[in-house]
Amino acid sequence: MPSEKLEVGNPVLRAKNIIKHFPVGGLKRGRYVHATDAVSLDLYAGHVVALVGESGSGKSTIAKLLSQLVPITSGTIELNGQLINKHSRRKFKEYTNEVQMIFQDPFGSLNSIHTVRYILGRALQIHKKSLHGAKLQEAVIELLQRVKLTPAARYIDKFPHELSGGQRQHISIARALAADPKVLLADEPISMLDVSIRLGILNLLKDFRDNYGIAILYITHDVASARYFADETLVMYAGRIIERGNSEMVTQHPAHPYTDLLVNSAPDPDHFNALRGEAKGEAPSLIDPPSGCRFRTRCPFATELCAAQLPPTVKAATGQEVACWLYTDNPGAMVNIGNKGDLTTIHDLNLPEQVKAKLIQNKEEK
Ligand SMILES: Nc1ncnc2c1ncn2[C@@H]1O[C@H](COP(=O)(O)OP(=O)(O)OP(=O)(O)O)[C@@H](O)[C@H]1O
Repeated sequence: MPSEKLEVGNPVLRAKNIIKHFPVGGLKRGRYVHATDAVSLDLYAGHVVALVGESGSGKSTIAKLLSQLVPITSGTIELNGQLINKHSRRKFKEYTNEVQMIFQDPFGSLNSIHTVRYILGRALQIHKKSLHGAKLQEAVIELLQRVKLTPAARYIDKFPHELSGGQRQHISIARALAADPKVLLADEPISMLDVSIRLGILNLLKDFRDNYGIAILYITHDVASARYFADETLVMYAGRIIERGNSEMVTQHPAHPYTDLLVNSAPDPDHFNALRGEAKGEAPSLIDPPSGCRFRTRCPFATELCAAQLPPTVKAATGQEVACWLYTDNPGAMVNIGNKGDLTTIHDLNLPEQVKAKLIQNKEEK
């Protein structure tokens, strides 16, 4: 669900119901990892969408599908309104000109035997074949200036191992910009960097959003950075989007019980059980995912309905779209919770405030 700001204009990149099932142990076995199921998202010029969730929830798979590094099982991807699922090598190249990826590991993603001059010069030539000689050198210097590695002369003849992690990530970003893309897919671009330089990378990306109108997908474990950087935040759990909306609302007034746990366990989303004792167990197997809501095996408020049926996506009072039975008026979603005790106990529950308010209202009406 795009926030109000995002509804302006058409999306540059649109994914509709994309599914990726990876075969396990060979196609003949007929078993699959359900890495992403029915994920839809829109990326708009000059906006950042964050995709947050625990490890293994399917975030990187989304980036790989959108960059066409892996083929989708089903669903559609549109770039500038054009379907791009089946295409030729030439079309693929056109696509990569417009949709570039930035990877997590600036150490592994740059070839260590080449200098910055070669790495950026090569990237420029791939996308703009006519650039040679002095013009190419000028373009390399301009790229270094765009990513704030100045004076350019200090960096241009360095090898990757002579640069810090942060400087290497600046070079990776410059290489992505060489194509003059409309979309950047940034998969955990700061998680391997020293905390002191993370903000610098996010501010650099913000600059591209604001001054060049680039649409950015920002994949992260870190809810706080999503709040800082992204206009819209999507929360992924076990291959599905379970909440989406304005970043401020999602991170400050989470609607889905899973988002609530994720936000309250920051900065270590993979260990939220320790902090929020009621959500037990591990993330479910994606080979044989739970029926209905995939979070219901850990959700302290799951009812039979959550196991029987996939929850519909509905709008919470704070504006987010949330896939949770608690937000519907289906009586089956409320029965167990309603029996959990009096109003004081409801206040103590580890539930989003708006769900508590609804429970209290239900109790008072009885
Ligand atoms: N090529 C593959 N073959 C089989 N399973 C895969 C493949 N790639 C990813 N998976 C599985 O798909 C699921 C989603 O993985 P993915 O890497 O997208 O999650 P993630 O949220 O990005 O995790 P992380 O934050 O750790 O990178 C995981 O269960 C993973 O093991």
